[in-house]
Amino acid sequence: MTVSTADTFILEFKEVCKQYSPTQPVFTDINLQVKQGEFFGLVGVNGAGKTTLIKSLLDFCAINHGTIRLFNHTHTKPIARQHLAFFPEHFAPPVFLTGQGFLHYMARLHGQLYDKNKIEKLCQALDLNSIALQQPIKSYSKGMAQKLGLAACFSADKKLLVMDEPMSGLDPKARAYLKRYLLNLKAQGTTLFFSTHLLVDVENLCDRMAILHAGQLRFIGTPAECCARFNSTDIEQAYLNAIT
Ligand SMILES: Nc1ncnc2c1ncn2[C@@H]1O[C@H](COP(=O)(O)OP(=O)(O)OP(=O)(O)O)[C@@H](O)[C@H]1O
Repeated sequence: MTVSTADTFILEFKEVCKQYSPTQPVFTDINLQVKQGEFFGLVGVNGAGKTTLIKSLLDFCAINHGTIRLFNHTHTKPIARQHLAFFPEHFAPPVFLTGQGFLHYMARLHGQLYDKNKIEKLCQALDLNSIALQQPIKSYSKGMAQKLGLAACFSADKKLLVMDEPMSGLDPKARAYLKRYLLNLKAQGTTLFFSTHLLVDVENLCDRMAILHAGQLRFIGTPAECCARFNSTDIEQAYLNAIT
């Protein structure tokens, strides 16, 4: 898919640099745009800076240079985050709550009412037994907690989803269900910006992808363009070619 200048960008990084230490930048000169309705996957080796890029976007950490805009607002303004839901890499819900208690709490944070029918449908879509919602989160497996967090994220009904490794800890059935659910959201016009280590998911889900490597965006384009550029019909081999 080509992105024309006439497209509406709802997420834009311009010349963004971030460093935690004065001598070692995590990344420099990041230029990236995501348009409305696009599914965009961010990949890179461990420590490449994917989470830092997402944290920068959400103003969880200050950037050292450049600008970031969300829905045409400077990313540091709360209004910029009005239409997005975020799913973090290390999702750790409060263990003293039940699943339902947590979802009630999240609904309140979003200024919404708890919608039992919507949550039932989400549980089915994510392969989470809704009976588990009555149980304390401390009794949940890693995958169950992940599904609960995904349910909370989706139940907010936001236009933009920002997700840091959403497939992490999911069994193959749940991963397939999640992908199916995401593709349904795509059909409804939702935009997705997510990081992942699963290149096959990028191929299955994404209009475009970026490879973050050694502090730079080494590639931005469609998965097919990535394969063509890096001389392989296999996305994994193309990725390996891109980072060597
Ligand atoms: N709060 C922090 N203070 C200092 N350095 C940090 C901090 N957070 C991350 N880093 C460093 O920034 C770099 C990028 O880390 P980041 O977590 O963004 O990578 P990642 O691509 O998300 O990795 P992974 O795939 O393992 O989740 C790493 O070298 C990491 O050690």
